[in-house]
Amino acid sequence: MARVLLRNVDVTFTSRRVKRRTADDTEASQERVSGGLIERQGSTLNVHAIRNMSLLLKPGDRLGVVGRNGAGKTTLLRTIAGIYPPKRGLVAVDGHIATMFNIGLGMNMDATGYENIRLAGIVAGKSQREIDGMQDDIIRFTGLGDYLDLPIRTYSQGMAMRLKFACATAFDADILLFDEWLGAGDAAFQARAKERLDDMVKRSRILVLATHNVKLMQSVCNQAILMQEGVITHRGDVDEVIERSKAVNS
Ligand SMILES: Nc1ncnc2c1ncn2[C@@H]1O[C@H](COP(=O)(O)OP(=O)(O)OP(=O)(O)O)[C@@H](O)[C@H]1O
Repeated sequence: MARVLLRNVDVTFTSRRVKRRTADDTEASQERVSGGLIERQGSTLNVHAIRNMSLLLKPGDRLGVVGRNGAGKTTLLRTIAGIYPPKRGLVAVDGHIATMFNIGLGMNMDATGYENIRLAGIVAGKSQREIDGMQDDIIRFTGLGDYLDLPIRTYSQGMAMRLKFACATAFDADILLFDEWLGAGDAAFQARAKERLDDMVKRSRILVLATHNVKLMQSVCNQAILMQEGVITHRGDVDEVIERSKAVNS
């Protein structure tokens, strides 16, 4: 059974050897409107990106993650994916995860498009046979043709996005983690991508989608959380959470 469980999770980023600032500077930085909670300890800066977070997701949950810049949305998704280890607390995930994060992540920029398709299949735990079975579908969906013979560092952002999206949605997964995935790509691709995503969401068990695109969230998610400085301040239905976030931001 698919499940995502976070219990009292803290994720902190530490930067050392930062320059001391004047008292005036410190006051100014407290007026910032975005970013996680920041704490200065001598020459060390700690950003508390996720703080004491508890969250349980069960099959059927399609969670939208709402919050202003730096609220901790990306950090949350990457923590669920196992990319960031928690400083404290428990992260337990049952089920196979598919991610759609920023373009470079999980792709080898020096390898060709074809090689990256195979790599994506291996990372998804698929057998050679399963990868062979999916390859034509992925190739067709990307529309990249002969470009698939070139290293992906030569692709435009939109081209890399097509490949990444096609791979991320090719293999069924129990848990989908999507972070601002529809930003790149032309209008025609976005329409096809939306169709493919809907299809995949129907087959998966849990979805977590972080996006500033309200329409997308309303059409895909059945609930949402509002994050502020690394904390979930509200969980409810999508429209309600979006309204709350507007009130907080105004
Ligand atoms: N690798 C990192 N090193 C140091 N600090 C980081 C790192 N990643 C994120 N942070 C900090 O953690 C906080 C949360 O960042 P995160 O990217 O999770 O926010 P977000 O809600 O996804 O923002 P946005 O809407 O702008 O994408 C921010 O204050 C950010 O500066």
